[in-house]
Amino acid sequence: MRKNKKNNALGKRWSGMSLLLAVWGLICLFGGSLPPVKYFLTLHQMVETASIVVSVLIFAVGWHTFRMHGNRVILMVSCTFLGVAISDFSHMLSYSGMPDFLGPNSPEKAIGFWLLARCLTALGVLIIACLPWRLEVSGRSAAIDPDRWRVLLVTLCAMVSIHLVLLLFPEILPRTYQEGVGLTEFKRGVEFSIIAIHAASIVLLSVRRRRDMGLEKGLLICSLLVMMMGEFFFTIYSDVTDAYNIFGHIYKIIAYLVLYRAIFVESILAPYKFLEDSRQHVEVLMGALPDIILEARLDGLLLSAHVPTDGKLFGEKKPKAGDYLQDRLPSQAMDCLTGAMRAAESGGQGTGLRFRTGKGAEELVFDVSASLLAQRSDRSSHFVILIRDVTEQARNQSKIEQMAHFDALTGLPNRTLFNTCFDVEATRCEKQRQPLALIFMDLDNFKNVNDSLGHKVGDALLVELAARLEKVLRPRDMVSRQGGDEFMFLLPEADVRTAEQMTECIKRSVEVPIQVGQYTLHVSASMGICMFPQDGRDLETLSSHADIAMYRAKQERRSHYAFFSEEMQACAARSLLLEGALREAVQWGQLDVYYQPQFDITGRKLEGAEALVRWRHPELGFISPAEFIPIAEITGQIIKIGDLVLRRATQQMRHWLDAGLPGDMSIAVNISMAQFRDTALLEKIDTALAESQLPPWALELELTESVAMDDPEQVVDIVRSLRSRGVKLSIDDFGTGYSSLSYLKKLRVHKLKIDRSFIQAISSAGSDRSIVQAIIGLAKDLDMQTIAEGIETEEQRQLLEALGCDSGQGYLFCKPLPASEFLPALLEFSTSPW
Ligand SMILES: Nc1nc2c(ncn2[C@@H]2O[C@H](COP(=O)(O)O[C@H]3[C@@H](O)[C@H](n4cnc5c(=O)[nH]c(N)nc54)O[C@@H]3COP(=O)(O)O)[C@@H](O)[C@H]2O)c(=O)[nH]1
Repeated sequence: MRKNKKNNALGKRWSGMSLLLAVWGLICLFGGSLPPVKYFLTLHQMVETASIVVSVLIFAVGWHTFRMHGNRVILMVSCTFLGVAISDFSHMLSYSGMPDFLGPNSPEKAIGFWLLARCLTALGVLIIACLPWRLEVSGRSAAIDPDRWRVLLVTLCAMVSIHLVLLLFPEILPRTYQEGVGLTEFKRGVEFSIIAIHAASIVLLSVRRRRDMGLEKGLLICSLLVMMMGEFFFTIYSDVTDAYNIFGHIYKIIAYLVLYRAIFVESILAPYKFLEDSRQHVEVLMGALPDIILEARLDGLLLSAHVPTDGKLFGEKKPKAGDYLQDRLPSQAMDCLTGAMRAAESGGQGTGLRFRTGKGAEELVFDVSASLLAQRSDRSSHFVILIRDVTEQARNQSKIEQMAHFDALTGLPNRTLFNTCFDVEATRCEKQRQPLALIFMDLDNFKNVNDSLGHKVGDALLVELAARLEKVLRPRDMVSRQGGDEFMFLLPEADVRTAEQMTECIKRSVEVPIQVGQYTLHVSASMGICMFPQDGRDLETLSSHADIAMYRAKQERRSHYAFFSEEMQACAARSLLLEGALREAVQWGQLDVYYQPQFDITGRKLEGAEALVRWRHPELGFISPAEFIPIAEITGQIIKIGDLVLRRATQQMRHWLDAGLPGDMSIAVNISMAQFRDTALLEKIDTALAESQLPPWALELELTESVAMDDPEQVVDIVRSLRSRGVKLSIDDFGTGYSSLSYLKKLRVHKLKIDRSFIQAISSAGSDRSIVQAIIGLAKDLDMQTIAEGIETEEQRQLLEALGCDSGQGYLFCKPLPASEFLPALLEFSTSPW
């Protein structure tokens, strides 16, 4: 489209030029034969007046727009054309036939001013061709204003001076015209020089790039060509009133009009074009802007509005100028906009304001900023208000905050938020002299759920549990998931009694069976409680104390919670010490294995021995397995310890068999829960038996009742594998756990080992004796052997014999001994009186 327009303009320009050239040619050929022009003076004055008007226009436009463009070249050219206008005016007034102008008029006088005007024109155009001419709108200041007055003054002074010279000393100029003869060589020479200058200007213009000039270069060249044609007529006329002269004037006025169009119409249009371009630019920009932009007054009157098509704030009906914002916006939005406008009014900028509309998922969030556009004393100051839809951003922000402060799985507050709330509540409770309790809760055997039913079931259990725990809380309480199956409760204003009551509520809520898909899960938890400030002033201390108390609760298993005490901390510290020392003991071989013989219940026949690990620390002295085995179980070191005992015991047994101890004797080795879960257990047993070349029936594995009953299906499988190898199995500490009789039958173990606690009280005819009797009866029914551990007195032995117990072990017979003392002790024992 633009290209078409340009082509059209070019076409017109070249046809105009061709026409002028053709006419010029014709005039050159036949102008001499044309008669003198009638009313020449009138015609001349009209053409000159038009030419003067164009020159004045050129001056006026350039001079007045100087403040805008600040281009001194334009200013110089403009003032040059003022000189041209003045000179042409003087030329017009000096023409023969006109009233005398400052002295008698004559062709010589008129030609003098004429040549001055033409020279100035040539100079002006040369300046344009040589110097930069950029037409750009810029915010020039009034500081350059004096420049234009200075240039104007210089121009006027120069013109006055030249006029004085031409008027007072006309002889200074060589003759230009002789009546009846025509033009002198001087005059022709000057005209040809002017033509040469124009030609030079054309060459200069042709080599300049349009971009550097910022003007219609083609039009300028056309104007110069027409000027040259016109000047040519002024070299050939013989009479000042002939056709050449008048055509020369006509070509001159055409050339001036083209020049005016080329330079100054462009310079007038340029700012408008620029403005139009800017307007279109702004329009495109606004169209692409996702923000709402309003121009409004403080009283809410809307002056203009840009609302993007998908803008949700105003709904379907877009606001328009003349609307009042309060009629179109919810009150909170209007308050926000007014606030931004007020801030802008006092400080020039109102930013950082935000409002929300709608509820829940429909909620929209907008940021508002306002700038003062025009300050008025009344309420009619204008403001530009930018309203940005930040709903998505706000949602993301709140998601990030949610993620930073809440547990992703359960939605409960996380550790970070809990810590912050603790600080607030602890400070408040301390100020108000109120107590505060912290409960640390850990689910019992949660790992089993994950391992056996999968993490999805485990996750669903945690989610359900979290929902229940929240329901138990009082308004100010908080529960947070600390990770895994650990939860922490913050109970502000809770004393010991309230904390205990809350613990009971939590316990009850946890123990209600949870249905996850086809599974009904029975969950229990262990809790440790500590009080602020007596058990610690900071969260770190309190958490670690609650953790210690929780472990105690887990170990004791009697109740599901424990309050923190100093004694627990001492225990925990010792556990920590032992944990490190035990690691070194395993590494440096500080562990030893003792053996305690097992006899038939009469004590006459040696049936076997139990391998028991012993640890004598170089500094801490003898440490009981009752103390370090639980630590080894928690830390996983029990696997290495168990492997060591198994290897040593089987090799020792081989040694004793080789030394002549009874061939049906067996060695009993304790197997802990972690060992039982060790997938390499069977392989390790095979290796131990193979390395010691011990027959499988000479090895008996002792499982505690809790291990045996922990995961019935898995235990049955392993027990079956062991039985198929010929390895014996016994259930240790029998009577302390909760054995299912049908399951016991299914297990088909070799022996039940009656727990020491029942043997200790067997002498007094109480419930313990009945329990022992019941265990012996049960074993007989299930075709199992019984062995009593911890027999310390002859009375206990006799009672057990009377009840039908098969075997026994205890200090009455022999204490656990190092391997080196075992055989000598047996020899001594066989000679003892009982
Ligand atoms: N997994 C493993 N557990 C082991 C291993 N070695 C020991 N243990 C377990 O540590 C607990 C404490 O054991 P220990 O201090 O060795 O006590 C044993 C005997 O010394 C003790 N005993 C034996 N006769 C008597 C007695 O007449 N009176 C009395 N007060 N104590 C006596 O009983 C413990 C034997 O217990 P048990 O294994 O239940 O038969 C203990 O639970 C051990 O199991 C190991 O290598 N691995």
